[in-house]
Amino acid sequence: MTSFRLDQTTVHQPLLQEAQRMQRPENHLRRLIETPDRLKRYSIEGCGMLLDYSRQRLDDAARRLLFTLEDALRLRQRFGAMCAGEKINVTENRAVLHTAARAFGDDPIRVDGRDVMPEIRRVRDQMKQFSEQVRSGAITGSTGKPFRHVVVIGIGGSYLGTEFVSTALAALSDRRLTLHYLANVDIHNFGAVAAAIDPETTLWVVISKSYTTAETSANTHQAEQFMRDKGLDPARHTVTVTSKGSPGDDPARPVLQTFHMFDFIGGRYSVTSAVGGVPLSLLLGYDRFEAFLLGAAEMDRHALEAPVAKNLPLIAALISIWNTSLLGYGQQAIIPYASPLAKLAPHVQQLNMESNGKAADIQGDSLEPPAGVVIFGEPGTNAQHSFFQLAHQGHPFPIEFIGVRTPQYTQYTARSKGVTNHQELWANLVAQANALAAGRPSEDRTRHFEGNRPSSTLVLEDLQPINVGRLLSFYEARTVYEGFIWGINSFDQFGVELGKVLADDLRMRIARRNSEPDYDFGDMDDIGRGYLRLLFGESFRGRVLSVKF
Ligand SMILES: O=P(O)(O)OC[C@H]1O[C@](O)(CO)[C@@H](O)[C@@H]1O
Repeated sequence: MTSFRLDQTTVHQPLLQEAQRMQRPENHLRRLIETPDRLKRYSIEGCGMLLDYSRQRLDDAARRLLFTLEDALRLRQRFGAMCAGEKINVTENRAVLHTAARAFGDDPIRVDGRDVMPEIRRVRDQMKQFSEQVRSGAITGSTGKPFRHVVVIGIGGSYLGTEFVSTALAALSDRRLTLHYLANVDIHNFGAVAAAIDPETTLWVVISKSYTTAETSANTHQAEQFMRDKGLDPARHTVTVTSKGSPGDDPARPVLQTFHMFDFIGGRYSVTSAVGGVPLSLLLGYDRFEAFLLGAAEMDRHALEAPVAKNLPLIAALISIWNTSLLGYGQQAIIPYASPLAKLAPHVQQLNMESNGKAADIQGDSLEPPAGVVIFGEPGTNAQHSFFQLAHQGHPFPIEFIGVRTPQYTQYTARSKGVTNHQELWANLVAQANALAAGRPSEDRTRHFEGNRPSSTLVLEDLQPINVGRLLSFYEARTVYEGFIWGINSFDQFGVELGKVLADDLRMRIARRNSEPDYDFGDMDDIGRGYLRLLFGESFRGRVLSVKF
């Protein structure tokens, strides 16, 4: 019987038994990594990347059973349906077509019978033309000066993916334009940006699918006031990236240009759409953005076509489910031994946790335990000097290491202790995964290393756009496959609504106090009242505080 969720397949109970079997001492990773050809048999190359999962708590029997989930849950078939435009986001009645944003073939991709590719190609052409005109100085600000700064105003998926990619590819920028991010509504964020830019040569890119997000609206108003105070015309310094017909696509609110994003691409999957395309083509030139798209497209094809035993994102998803739902780890870390990938974990936090942090399956039935896993991460070797004490001796969590074989900045090469900095980095990358797996027993409990702590290592050749595109699509596909296995809808996000509704009520009360100084929040709940009184300089008990906040 085919099913749509892990715990309803006939494989689930046998997998739980395999997980129990892997707890036995003879199956400690220290033993597993000593089996013949372990690295060769538990690693796979594809799409210009190497996935080494030799330090995962799997032996041949457990792996064989885990891989049967692909067929039992029709995983690649469902991935193909997604790429073909099937409306798999059932709660919002939408297709999920982030893969179409980087499709370059002539094949139509239809939603409700209409081919979406012409519109996608039109936006790509618009980005190419606009970025060339800005970078060449053909388009200038309202005082005739060419743009030198770009400020992205956006939050969540409207900037996190772009920040990951712009940080990864920063070395390729010709420094013609400097990219800044204004995401948080915190005025400190705006103040830092205002101090870093020259208003006359600054282009503001307002990115919001809905154009109703409170933080982005507040920051946009702040920026427009800032420009007017400088005698600049906001219409000559602003572009918008938004859904067709949203408030940001209103001819009555003139801007330099508007770039459309589509309802079938969710924010956390949108970096290959105009959300990433506008800032990245301005920063790097359109050709490099296109190379990034081609890398993502190649990994999309691999994720769909490669058989499970050779499918990097599908194997990574199966391992993630094995670690989370069968071995019971509640967290995962992404540790890239490459500083340019410093913003990968923050992007994957939204991508994966906003997609899969769900307690209901795709049919609306309860999922117990809920799906999803806590994801965090920092670059190595920094993480070794931050939280690796816990990684080695505290509560265990699986790690996904990332290595880059050929670094940027090779012009700076010195040797210390006989090795270059990059070789030193690699020595630590390899050592950490080995230490976590093998451990080192000791009679002295303070110096005892239990080991048996699983990790995978993903190796990229370099940080050229094509490989960053492949990496982006790898994590998107891994997230999608995990959601398919849990049987959830990875493409809605109702969990973010309640906080926004409560904030709406508080915002209304603060606005009332701003216009009615005598309003004392007396009609509020005790805790809310205490905080709003504190905000206005009163103690919890209504006395005016000596220290003003
Ligand atoms: O692009 P918008 O509509 O401003 O939304 C920004 C972000 O807010 C969310 O809707 C909720 O966090 C994200 O999914 C989205 O990326």
